[in-house]
Amino acid sequence: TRSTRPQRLLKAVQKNATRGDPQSVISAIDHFCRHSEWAMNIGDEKVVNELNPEKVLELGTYCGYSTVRIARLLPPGARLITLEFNGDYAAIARQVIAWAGLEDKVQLVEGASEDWIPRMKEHFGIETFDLVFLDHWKDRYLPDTKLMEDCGLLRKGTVLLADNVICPGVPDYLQYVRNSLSYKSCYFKSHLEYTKAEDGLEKSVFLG
Ligand SMILES: O=C(NC/C=C/[C@H]1O[C@@H](n2cnc3c(NCCO)ncnc32)[C@H](O)[C@@H]1O)c1cc(-c2ccc(F)cc2)cc(O)c1O
Ligand SMILES: [Mg+2]
Repeated sequence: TRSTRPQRLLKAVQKNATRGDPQSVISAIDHFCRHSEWAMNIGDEKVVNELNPEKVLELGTYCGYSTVRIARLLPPGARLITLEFNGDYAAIARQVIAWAGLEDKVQLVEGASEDWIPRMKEHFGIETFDLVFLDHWKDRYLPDTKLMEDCGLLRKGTVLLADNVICPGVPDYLQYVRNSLSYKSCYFKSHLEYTKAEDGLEKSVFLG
């Protein structure tokens, strides 16, 4: 049977990127998405870099592109937990993360965000996160944010970074973080990955 897009993306990484070099993995995926097949990776334009997080949570790994983008910048000792409930995607992402040489900084958990958010404390010993990157099903941003609040995983200053707030769009989440007194929210205008369509990131700081 025909290979899947994630499998072809992984092949492009193994063919064109240097083992242990995260930037070459990112460039290989960007090249694949620009010149071979578009894929829903956050892309090389939507970037927010002034954060220096120690504990990062990513919702929706897909092929691990944003995982590599974030993890390559983490200082020693910092760690990123990424949740992916599709076993095929998780298998591809593990290999992309390994190719980048970032296994020591990244913990990929195969499972659904709503099942694992309540277990962060007892299973990973995580009290609160410094940064949460939301990039999974768009109708799950809001329920998972409320779940993280209820589980006490957000502290004063925790940053929520949400992809695709324009395209495909997450209207209920945007309305919540922009009107809630518990968040200070701002929009980073950009483009949908590898296209000219408008998209952007919403950065929301939890005020406690
Ligand atoms: O749909 C988009 N992303 C979804 C990502 C899903 C990934 O996350 C995984 N996932 C989903 N829910 C959960 C979950 N928990 C919730 C369910 O239990 N727990 C764990 N993992 C989860 C999936 O298995 C996938 O790996 C998107 C689209 C466009 C787009 C724009 C314009 C177009 F024309 C076309 C497409 C651009 C983008 O940047 C996009 O991110
Ligand atoms: Mg996205």
